[in-house]
Amino acid sequence: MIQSTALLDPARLDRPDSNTLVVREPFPFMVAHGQLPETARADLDRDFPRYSGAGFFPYEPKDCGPSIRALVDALTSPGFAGAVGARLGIDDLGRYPTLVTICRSLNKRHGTIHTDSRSKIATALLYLNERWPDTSDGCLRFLRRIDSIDDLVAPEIKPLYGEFAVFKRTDNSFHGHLPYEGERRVIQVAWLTSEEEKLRKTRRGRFSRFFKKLLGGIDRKYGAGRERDAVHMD
Ligand SMILES: O=C(O)CCC(=O)C(=O)O
Ligand SMILES: [Fe+2]
Repeated sequence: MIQSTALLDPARLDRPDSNTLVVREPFPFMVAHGQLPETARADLDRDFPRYSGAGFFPYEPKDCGPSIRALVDALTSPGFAGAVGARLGIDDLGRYPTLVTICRSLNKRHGTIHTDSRSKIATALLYLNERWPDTSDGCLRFLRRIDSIDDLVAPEIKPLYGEFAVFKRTDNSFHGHLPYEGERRVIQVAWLTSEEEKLRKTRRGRFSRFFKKLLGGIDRKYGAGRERDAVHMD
């Protein structure tokens, strides 16, 4: 279906109802609401990939319908990167290669505190859930320290349709969420330091998709006992 409204538009970041929050300390990040048009809800819902396992998987166009493919194209466009980078103090973010990963569901292992790996310059998260239970579980938190999921830098982000968060990867870009199991739709874009890193990460992601398909049940059981303030590297 042809959209009359652009799926993504950097000008939306400046709209008053986006309540855009730009923070520079302790690390640069931005949070904005309502970044997806109401008119695209049904298409994006229908076209979202149906993975059999939990977690993030490398984006492959063949897994997605046309509106999700168009959204990924918009998210990875140099124009959008430039607009986001400018707000984070990153010069010409659009010059870096992008890696897109998509998540449809989680198990309780996910969301442990981490910074993201050094191969990333910045990471964006766009959420697409129609509804969210009245709980903090699964809500993204930017954190002041590696050892507490409760030391928040800004209000946590409910992963609802159109919620958007992006941050500059630094040695203290701590983030995570409380354990959650079930459907949780997210598109993640990482701007990477090099093409070699992209190749390496894509290969690893494909392997892990295969692995999760085989061992998803074990992964789920293992994750169920995760501690609240748990940490992971990378
Ligand atoms: O899904 C989220 O909200 C965050 C995911 C994340 O931090 C990651 O995959 O590195
Ligand atoms: Fe992360």
